[in-house]
Amino acid sequence: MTAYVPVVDLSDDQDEIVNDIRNACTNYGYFKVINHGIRSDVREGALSAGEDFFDLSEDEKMEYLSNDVERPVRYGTGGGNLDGDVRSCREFIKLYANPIEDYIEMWPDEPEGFRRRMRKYAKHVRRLAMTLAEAFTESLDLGSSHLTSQMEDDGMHVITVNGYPANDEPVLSLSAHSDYSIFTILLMNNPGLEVLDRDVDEWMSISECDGLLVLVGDHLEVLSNGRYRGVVHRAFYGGDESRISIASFHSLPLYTKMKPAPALVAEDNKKKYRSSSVQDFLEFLASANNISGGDTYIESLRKY
Ligand SMILES: O=C(O)CCC(=O)C(=O)O
Ligand SMILES: [Fe+2]
Repeated sequence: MTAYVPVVDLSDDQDEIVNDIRNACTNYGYFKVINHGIRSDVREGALSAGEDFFDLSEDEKMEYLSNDVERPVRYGTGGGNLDGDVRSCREFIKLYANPIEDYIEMWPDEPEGFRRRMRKYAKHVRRLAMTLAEAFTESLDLGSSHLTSQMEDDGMHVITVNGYPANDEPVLSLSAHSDYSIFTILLMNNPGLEVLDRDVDEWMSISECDGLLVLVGDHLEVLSNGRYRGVVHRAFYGGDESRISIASFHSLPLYTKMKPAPALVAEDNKKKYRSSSVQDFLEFLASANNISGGDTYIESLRKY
């Protein structure tokens, strides 16, 4: 089934934007954003930079290979449930992107222009993220600076570039998860994303891939004390050409704890999540809690 995709138009007036975001987050957990100000040449530059990176030789990519989830730049493969050669399924490069001067020298300097193209997109997408962060907190009646005041200097911005090869048959290339971020801004060159409709417990495919999709992450679920839920999604891809997606994860600074907003807890009479930082998430990811069958990160935050 094809998913309905709510649209938020950033050229609308602020009240309308905030209302649309509230509706989209309450009912769906994702939306498409239009009139976001990121030009198509910047978006296409980033997608082609990703494609060119994955075209490098295995040896060149292996230089960045690491299982250490705390590495600011790392390459890896897998993410699906395929038996055997998971490399045929998904590869990724993760890049820390804020403050960008702290990390840019660690980013791959090959292929030619990779840094330049990705940096340009990173700068634009971070600006968009700050605009969205204001609207998210306004939509929760927390004011416009509740998040941005904390994200301003060293808010985490992690970019994951995913590469999915052409495949005759659609395969589960990235298994079901919600993102740990406050929210994620997703850019892609081909369809292949699916979102879980919790009401009917069915996977719905996002058929459009032009523009930018915004996903509610676990830390927005925490901040909102459960009013907004992190959207469960996966990549299920088959097609004639390779698929590139670029996920931009936006969060508080590494060690800053995200907690349910006190005003919302007071309304609910109950705090539903414990506080946690991105660093706590990374430790969760690296720990045995994360073995299959165990709690997901957000489930672990509901227990305290
Ligand atoms: O490739 C996609 O469309 C989804 C990527 C994703 O969910 C992620 O990187 O967290
Ligand atoms: Fe994701």
